[in-house]
Amino acid sequence: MKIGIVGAGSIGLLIAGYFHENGHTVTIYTRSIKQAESINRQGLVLEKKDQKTILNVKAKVFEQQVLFEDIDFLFITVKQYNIDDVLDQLKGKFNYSIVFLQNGMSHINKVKQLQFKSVMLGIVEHGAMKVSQNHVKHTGNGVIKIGLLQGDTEEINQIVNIGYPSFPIEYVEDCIHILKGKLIVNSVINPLTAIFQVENGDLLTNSFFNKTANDLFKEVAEVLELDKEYYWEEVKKICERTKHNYSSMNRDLFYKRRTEIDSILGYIIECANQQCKLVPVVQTTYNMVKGLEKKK
Ligand SMILES: NC(=O)C1=CN([C@@H]2O[C@H](COP(=O)(O)OP(=O)(O)OC[C@H]3O[C@@H](n4cnc5c(N)ncnc54)[C@H](OP(=O)(O)O)[C@@H]3O)[C@@H](O)[C@H]2O)C=CC1
Ligand SMILES: CC(C)(CO)C(=O)C(=O)O
Repeated sequence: MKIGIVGAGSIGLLIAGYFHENGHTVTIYTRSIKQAESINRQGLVLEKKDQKTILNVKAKVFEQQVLFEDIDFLFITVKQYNIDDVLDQLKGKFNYSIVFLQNGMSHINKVKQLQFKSVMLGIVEHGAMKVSQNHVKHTGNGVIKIGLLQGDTEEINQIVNIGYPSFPIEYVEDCIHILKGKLIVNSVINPLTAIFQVENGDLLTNSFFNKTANDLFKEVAEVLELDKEYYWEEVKKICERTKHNYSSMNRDLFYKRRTEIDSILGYIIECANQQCKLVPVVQTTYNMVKGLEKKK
């Protein structure tokens, strides 16, 4: 299949590498000319465990005209706060499908306006880290789960076939439910590990952090209307599985980068306001991350 990927960061480079390895024709669309040149000149380095493979993946700068190229699927792997810039370019009617792979949920209403063969939403359960412009490290194995938001149901089989046993793509019936499940995990683990500057596992072993995590969790679960018992176990399971990892928000604050807090807890606050629910712990946690983002 012919696959385009907008956003050559950790996830974009990771899926570009694996899809290319599986025989698909991949073009990765970068923001900068420098990055496209680096990938075209030196290849894409995909690092798994201790093995590095150099792949001949094509790269181009992302601009509106690339959307009219021969594509079967276009993946969008920019961060939530760059979604609007990309959506500005996606005006028109396209006879192929688009897949959004973001944490958070604030993109859902925005992508409903798009006119593609189908619009799909997914979550990534892998860990990936961009090492340099053309080098990505696969830091944690997982699955990509994708569901149909709107459009042609025939595209479901095609999307599953892009994956393969060592890099599976799973189809899910209810993409909103799966995004909510990921959102509750990111709502608790990411901001708290970022504020406390601790590893994910510390939310389990430090009883004060654990109590704070549970207070935050309860408010988020109430807003998302998710089963509290089941999802608290999920949060704990992920803290345990990734106990020695720093969350992405922890790293963003550590390196003084912008975080995705607006599309995570900001989105929860918006939903709570619509439902007339009070969420003081969510609001305080959100304020702390926003404040730390501003700290020089
Ligand atoms: N990394 C991970 O392990 C995981 C990430 N996720 C989620 O996946 C999403 C992507 O994350 P991640 O890959 O880590 O993020 P990165 O910041 O590594 O990558 C985002 C990329 O998008 C590019 N970009 C931004 N705006 C544009 C634009 N207008 N046109 C073209 N390219 C653009 C950036 O370019 P530039 O570098 O030039 O700024 C950057 O290369 C996030 O929602 C994240 O939460 C989910 C699970 C795991
Ligand atoms: C699951 C978790 C919390 C793992 O660190 C994550 O998705 C992130 O860091 O963004």
